[in-house]
Amino acid sequence: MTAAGGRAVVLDGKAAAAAVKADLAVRVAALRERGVVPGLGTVLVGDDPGSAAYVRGKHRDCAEVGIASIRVELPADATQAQVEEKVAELNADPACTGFIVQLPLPAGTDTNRVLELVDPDKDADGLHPTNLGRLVLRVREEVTSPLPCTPRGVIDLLQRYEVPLDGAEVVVVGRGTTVGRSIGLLLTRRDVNATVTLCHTGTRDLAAHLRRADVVVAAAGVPGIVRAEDVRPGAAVLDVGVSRVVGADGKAVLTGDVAPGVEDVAGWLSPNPGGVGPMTRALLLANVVEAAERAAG
Ligand SMILES: Nc1nc(=O)c2c([nH]1)NC[C@@H]1CN(c3ccc(C(=O)N[C@@H](CCC(=O)O)C(=O)O)cc3)C=[N+]21
Repeated sequence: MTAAGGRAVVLDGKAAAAAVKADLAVRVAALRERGVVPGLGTVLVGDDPGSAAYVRGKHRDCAEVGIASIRVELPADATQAQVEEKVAELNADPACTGFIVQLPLPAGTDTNRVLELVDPDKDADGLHPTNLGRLVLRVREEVTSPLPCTPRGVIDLLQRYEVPLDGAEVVVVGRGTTVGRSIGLLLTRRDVNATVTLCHTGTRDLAAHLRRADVVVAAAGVPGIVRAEDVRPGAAVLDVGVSRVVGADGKAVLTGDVAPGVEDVAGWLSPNPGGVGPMTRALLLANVVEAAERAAG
């Protein structure tokens, strides 16, 4: 599928996430037949309204596909030891087949120490050092460990819309933990076979890289960093960045990394919101279901 009339095909993350969830619902039903109920745990520390809303959304997603949810909450002044104890409890809880520690943790918490305590086999985010290491080590084999949700969502979306990836030049903008630093590990697997360039604040000529790209993954968190004049006509552009900016009316609005006008040049474009965000949420559920499938044998 390519764009008609110079406007990009919309990579509809909401529709794709619904399809992912429909598939998971079938697999959850099959597990339940065998007496296995997948369960997602969430650890929420503090009372940030944004984080609380995200966590509520994850529990709603779980209910949609038949996954049980286990909600753990701690006050903002919880100690490092209390947070670590909750992680240990979920590691030991057989009803929990996967869990996340909602980020960011309150200032003063050693986030990396907490995340490293998560049982890698229950790592629903797919960002545990052991799982990132497993990805590095398995270029050929099917990877059977949890995968990072947002990179997986990006690739799933591209494949669903049949955007060619074999041999494609993919330019990733941003070297953050959740996307930039890990997505290349998935894109360069032999079954995907893309060539990946990772651009960041030290990149000398970002525009020159973007102009050569067949696929742009914009994950810098810099509003408008990908401009229409830098996108090769027909390229696929995925807008992964999320920034809070003050709109014309003085209210905070969420905005992506892709500038207006890219939709007239690109062949495919993921909107933001409604693109990669819903896929991240759906693939979190996939990690939980797959962990339950592996545990059930
Ligand atoms: N341990 C951990 N894992 C995470 O995956 C994690 C986290 N902590 N902390 C916060 C960020 C943020 N994040 C989002 C995922 C989906 C949307 C999403 O679906 N957004 C909608 C719009 C907003 C909405 O409708 O809620 C969209 O793009 O269409 C947003 C944000 C996951 N995070």
